Amino acid sequence: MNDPASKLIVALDYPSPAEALVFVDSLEGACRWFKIGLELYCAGGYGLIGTLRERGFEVFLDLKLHDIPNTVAGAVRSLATSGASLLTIHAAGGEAMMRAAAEAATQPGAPRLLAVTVLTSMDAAALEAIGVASSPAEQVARLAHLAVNSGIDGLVCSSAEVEALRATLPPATLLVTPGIRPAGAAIGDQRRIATPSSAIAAGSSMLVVGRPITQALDPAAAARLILDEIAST
Ligand SMILES: O=c1ccn([C@@H]2O[C@H](COP(=O)(O)O)[C@@H](O)[C@H]2O)c(=O)[nH]1
Repeated sequence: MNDPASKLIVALDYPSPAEALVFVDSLEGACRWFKIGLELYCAGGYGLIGTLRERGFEVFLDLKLHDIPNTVAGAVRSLATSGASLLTIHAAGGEAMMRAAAEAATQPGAPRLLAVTVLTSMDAAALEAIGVASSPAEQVARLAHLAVNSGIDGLVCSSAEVEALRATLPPATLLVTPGIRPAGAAIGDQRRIATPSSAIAAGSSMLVVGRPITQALDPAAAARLILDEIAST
């Protein structure tokens, strides 16, 4: 994966498929991977998966499934023919849920599964408020090993945890990092952030970038700057 475009996933956090497609066209083919998250999926985004695939793009379906094992396995089976290449579940759903999801994802064409560890919008105080006394790094490591041992292909975590995970997880584990902010970009609701170059240097497999591109005055130029930063790291 030496092509920088294979390492950048642009988050399509838009209220309708039509608006998302206008934005995709504005990137002038600079990016290859797009993420459909909850906002767009709930606004009719399922059909957009096929549209993006027909245009030659790869789709990361970020639904963060989190329910009892039987329900999550059913959802994974329902999404197996969606055309998405990656799909998220929540590692906090536990081992039985992740094993059931991994088993459901063995059917042909199913997306690879990523387990979300600790949301990049959460810091130590936010974890403590939900009863988790561990630091984000400790909690990410705990959930990451549980996920990989449950047969999950990869993880969503912040760049800050990547180096430690790379030292202990199988090398093929996909480490996908949101919370990416180019130098000077607005942080917004993210808490565990990194620049594109530091995330790549730490060992991230793929970076997820939303607002620094979607809210830019010139989204294509913003995407190209990030791709250049990835390429030169
Ligand atoms: O821990 C996580 C998991 C998922 N996300 C998603 O990534 C993008 C980030 O968007 P920005 O605008 O670059 O902040 C967004 O779609 C989140 O749902 C995450 O940020 N952190």
